[in-house]
Amino acid sequence: MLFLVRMDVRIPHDLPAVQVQDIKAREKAYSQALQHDGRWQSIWRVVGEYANYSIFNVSSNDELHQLLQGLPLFDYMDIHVTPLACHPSAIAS
Ligand SMILES: O=C(O)C[C@H]1C=CC(=O)O1
Repeated sequence: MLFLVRMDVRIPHDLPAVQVQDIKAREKAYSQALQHDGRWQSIWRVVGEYANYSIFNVSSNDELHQLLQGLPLFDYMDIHVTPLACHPSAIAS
């Protein structure tokens, strides 16, 4: 199952810098592990915003929810999920 996910990062300005650095480092490692195993298919920065669009390929809504909840930045992001279906005019999937 494919999902388009938008993540808007909103880190509070009063969070200590050392804590922010730690969360970002853990987020990068977590994201790259999921990219390596194929479940986080791609990630793109939204130009001019601290936000990304990502494509996830997972086997259920529950699996995606679990992955998203495990993001070290989860408490500091607004996340919007769009489930994707095949388009009848697509020449490739
Ligand atoms: O920077 C972001 O877009 C937030 C987050 C998502 C993956 C990652 O490494 O950081």
